[in-house]
Amino acid sequence: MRHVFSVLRSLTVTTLNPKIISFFSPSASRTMATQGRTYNDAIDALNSLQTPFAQIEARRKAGIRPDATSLREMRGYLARIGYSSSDLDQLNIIHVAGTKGKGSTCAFVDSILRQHRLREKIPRKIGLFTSPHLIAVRERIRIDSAPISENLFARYFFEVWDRLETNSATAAEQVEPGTKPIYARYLTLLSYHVFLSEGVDAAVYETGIGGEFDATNVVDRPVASGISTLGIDHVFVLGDTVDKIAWHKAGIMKPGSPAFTIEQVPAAAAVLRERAAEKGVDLRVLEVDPRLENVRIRPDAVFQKKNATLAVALAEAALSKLDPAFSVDRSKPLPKEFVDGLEQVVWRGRCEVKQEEGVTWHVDGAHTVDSLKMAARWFVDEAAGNKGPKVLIFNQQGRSEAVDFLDGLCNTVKKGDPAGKGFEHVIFCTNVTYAETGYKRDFVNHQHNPKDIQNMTAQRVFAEKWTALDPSAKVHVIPSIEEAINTARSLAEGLGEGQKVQALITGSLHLVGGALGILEQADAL
Ligand SMILES: Nc1ncnc2c1ncn2[C@@H]1O[C@H](COP(=O)(O)OP(=O)(O)OP(=O)(O)O)[C@@H](O)[C@H]1O
Ligand SMILES: [Mg+2]
Ligand SMILES: [Mg+2]
Repeated sequence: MRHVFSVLRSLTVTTLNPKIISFFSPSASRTMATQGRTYNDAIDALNSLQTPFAQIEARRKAGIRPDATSLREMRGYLARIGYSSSDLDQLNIIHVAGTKGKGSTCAFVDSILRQHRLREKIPRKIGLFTSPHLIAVRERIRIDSAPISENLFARYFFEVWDRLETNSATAAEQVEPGTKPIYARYLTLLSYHVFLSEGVDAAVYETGIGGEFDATNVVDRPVASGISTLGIDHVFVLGDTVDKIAWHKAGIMKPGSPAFTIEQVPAAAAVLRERAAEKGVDLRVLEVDPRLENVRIRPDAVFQKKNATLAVALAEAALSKLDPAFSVDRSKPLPKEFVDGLEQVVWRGRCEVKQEEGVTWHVDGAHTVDSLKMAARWFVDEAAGNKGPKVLIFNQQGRSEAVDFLDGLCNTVKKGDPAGKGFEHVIFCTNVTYAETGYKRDFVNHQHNPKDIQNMTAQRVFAEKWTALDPSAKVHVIPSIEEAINTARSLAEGLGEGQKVQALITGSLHLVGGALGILEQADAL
């Protein structure tokens, strides 16, 4: 491939700072700090539960996919820390699966419930469990919309840790004594412990991957289930067609609980219908809610109105159960707390615009083919009328199919420009946060091949692809998020009066979280 790069006139490659190489060494970063009990110790201990890259590869090669074992294991761990599935009923869980829009839908539901609570004191406490995190791990577990504090996180984290180590196994358990669940499952387990200990009485849960075998699927009696937009993602785990993927997501529907979805592609819709019929679940397929017409949903895009539609239905189902004074009347406008909840929601890193001298940053964590097209369209609309050069900062790590994300991104931006001009500069960086110090602790990731990051392998493939898609673009390959941002900033030098760089940062939430931390010079939390 080297010869290809030697002919790429406009390609710039910056080399990786040798100082950060130690961050990629498993032995350096996988130190367990269970003696200490601080938040940082908790994050180190949590990071030790990540499945290492080599193991993921081995499983992939052997074709091992998640199955019902993962749920038996979760129930075992739940028992080990002192709870049964029926204890989770106290949480009145609103469960959301989907390929895209899960987090946004959950944030809408949380925000509506929060407004209702402010007025009516019901629910008493609201839990929100989402993934992945943007800035810090503790963001995944929120109470009354705020990430739990570092102290609370550390305290509950080690309570779970100790219970797993010391509590004796019961005969019914499917887990080996002394073992611990992997990263995402541990966080799910922790969320149950936090919410039950803190007296949460309504909890919104986003699934991690899929639904049927997801760690969050130990709930038997959710208040309601919602399935957001289905598409293609996590192909290895869930299957390579939308009907196979829909089968997994449909696994969160439970007999006795209402289920909702929005309009889906036909193959997905058919599977959802079949699975609902099998389970005897009343699945309602929602058109965009006409009551949203005068509600300022941001961004003002169909996909977001679908998320909001789903959220309204889920919040209505939850409040109908929790608040005896609440009733739904679809012939009337939405109640004020619903409108306020939808309009005031904060869901960072999604369609966010930040201004600084010389650069307008457009930040969106899209990371599938479809959602990247949405993000590109949103960027085009936002940047319309601004004369400055368009710049893309993109990262994806560890997914070979990510190279196919680029076509839609490139073409959507070109098509959206009256002169057919695409991005002038395209910067591909790794997911390493800082040039000098490497990863922020909350972003340490053992699941990628360290060599690929060191050699910027994926970034070089992206660069090659982009040069083929748009030979006029200047393509840069850069080792860290920080340096990518500085490169975009440097492009503002010497711009004409009134011009600003129009930058789009997208491709992964990891990139977006790191970028927001850098742009705000502190934890954006
Ligand atoms: N309904 C949707 N259809 C398509 N794209 C969407 C939809 N909702 C959100 N997006 C896009 O996907 C990005 C991620 O949104 P969100 O966090 O809600 O999704 P998610 O399902 O939680 O994703 P993840 O797989 O990262 O957990 C958004 O920034 C937006 O660009
Ligand atoms: Mg996902
Ligand atoms: Mg999410």
